[in-house]
Amino acid sequence: MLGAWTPEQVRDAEQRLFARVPEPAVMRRAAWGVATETARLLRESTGGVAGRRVALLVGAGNNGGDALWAGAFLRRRGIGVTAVLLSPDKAHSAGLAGLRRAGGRAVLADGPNPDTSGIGAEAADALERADAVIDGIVGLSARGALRPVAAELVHRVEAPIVAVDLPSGVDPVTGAVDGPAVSADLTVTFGGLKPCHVLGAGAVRSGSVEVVDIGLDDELPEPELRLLEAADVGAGWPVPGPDDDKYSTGVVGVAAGSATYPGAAVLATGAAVQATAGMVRYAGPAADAVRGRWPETVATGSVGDAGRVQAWAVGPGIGTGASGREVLAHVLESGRPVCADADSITLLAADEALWDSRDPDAPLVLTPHAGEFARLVGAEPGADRVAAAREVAARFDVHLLLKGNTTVIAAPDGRVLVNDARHAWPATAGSGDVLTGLIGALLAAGVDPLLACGQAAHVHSLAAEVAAHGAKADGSAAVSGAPIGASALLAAVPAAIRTVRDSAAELTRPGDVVAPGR
Ligand SMILES: NC(=O)C1=CN([C@@H]2O[C@H](COP(=O)(O)OP(=O)(O)OC[C@H]3O[C@@H](n4cnc5c(N)ncnc54)[C@H](OP(=O)(O)O)[C@@H]3O)[C@@H](O)[C@H]2O)[C@@H](O)CC1
Ligand SMILES: [K+]
Repeated sequence: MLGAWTPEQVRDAEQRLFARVPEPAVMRRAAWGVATETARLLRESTGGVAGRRVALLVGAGNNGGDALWAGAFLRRRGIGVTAVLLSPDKAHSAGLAGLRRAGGRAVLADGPNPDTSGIGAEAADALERADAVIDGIVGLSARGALRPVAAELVHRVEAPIVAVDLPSGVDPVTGAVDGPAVSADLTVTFGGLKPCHVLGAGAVRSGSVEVVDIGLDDELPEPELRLLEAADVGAGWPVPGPDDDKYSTGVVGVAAGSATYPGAAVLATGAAVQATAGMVRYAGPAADAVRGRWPETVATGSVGDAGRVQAWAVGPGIGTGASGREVLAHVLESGRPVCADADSITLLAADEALWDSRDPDAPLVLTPHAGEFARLVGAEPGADRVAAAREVAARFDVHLLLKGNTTVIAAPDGRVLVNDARHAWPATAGSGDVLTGLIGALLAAGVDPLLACGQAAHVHSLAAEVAAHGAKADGSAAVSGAPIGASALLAAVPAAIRTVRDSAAELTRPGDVVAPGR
């Protein structure tokens, strides 16, 4: 499992580290990492290192200091380095001296001979000729979008960009972008990921992210966010053991769909059928359609007749009228873990008394998109989706899975898991019904609700990716994806589960431990 730490957590840890290791030594270690990764990128993109040109965009703080020191190290490898200074009076003086000693040069961003956009001729020339650009404009102390001169410089860059710590212009805490910002090919960060590397626009603009060890590990507290990797998801996925039967692996109840709209029922039930080996009971007016598509399901007409289940998945397509309310109330009273989606959320938002039906000891998962979230609490989540999800999870004592390109999952005790899909293939009608079925099945199998949501979100986005990429007409693997419907996503769920389970198995193969470098 990966972690991500806030700037505040990193700064506190940094102060503890400085008690043992002098600050300049830490900065040089960070800069060494930036230089190493930049040289690697140059080798990959140009076929060599010596004789190439690198431009540094240098802001007012230590982020610029890192860039200047990285430039000094690159200069010693035979690379031509020009620093473009955005705030010459505040540029990191030791870094600047180090660059000059190594034979690098520094020019002003806005002169001499500025063009109509205010960019100096030397700065413009350095950017035009660069084989790679290092973004040291701003790091952990960033506030808001890029300022005009920085924005104009970044706009002109055509070479690959290596961001120091984070892409400038991205909010370090939320990953939000509300104006010009760097889009990096590679981000080199220090000690651990920051939230902006995994949330929203920041995740996309970070490009690939390399974490450089600067000795901070021992000083970092519990991370603000956690991310499940494929191997974590695979390791915890419930599969039947030798002593299991259809009951012991969890019986999930699905209350979804209507006679007029059976699709939600078929999708949610199908997801539950494919997620685990346990039994799936369907309860609702779409029983015939469900039986027809998933004959292994035990289908009945109402939740009252459903029989015993270990967890419920409820909501998609049940409607927001009296019958939907009755279904939801029954499920909430059952004392079983519940994943409530779609119409369930609308019902809960509109009717405070429904909350009273809930068994307070049974975990409740809500899976709103931004609109349903607004219905629930009166306002959309805003830029800080982690804070919003955490607050609502605590307020309602629920596990809240906030849908979006980055899925944020908050437990009532404040723990947060993030699933950064980095693609939007699941954004299709009916896709949420599949997610609900997956979560319900994992809850029935006894998986902790936070983990169940994280596992389901991961497999759901992977299944969408698998389905979208499929194969080309000639049967070969496709690099580009094609739009998919929820049925295709659902059909790819077993492949996604096999993939994450293989990731877990690879990690535990004894040969991997004793064969370094493989
Ligand atoms: N933590 C660690 O372990 C280590 C950290 N290290 C490094 O230190 C970095 C943090 O450095 P830092 O604190 O000096 O601030 P930093 O981010 O460079 O900002 C500087 C100034 O920029 C300005 N500014 C603000 N917003 C802006 C905007 N949108 N667009 C343009 N400018 C903007 C604002 O100044 P102002 O112009 O407002 O006076 C602000 O004060 C960190 O990211 C990492 O790279 C490593 O060296 C080693 C170990
Ligand atoms: K930066």
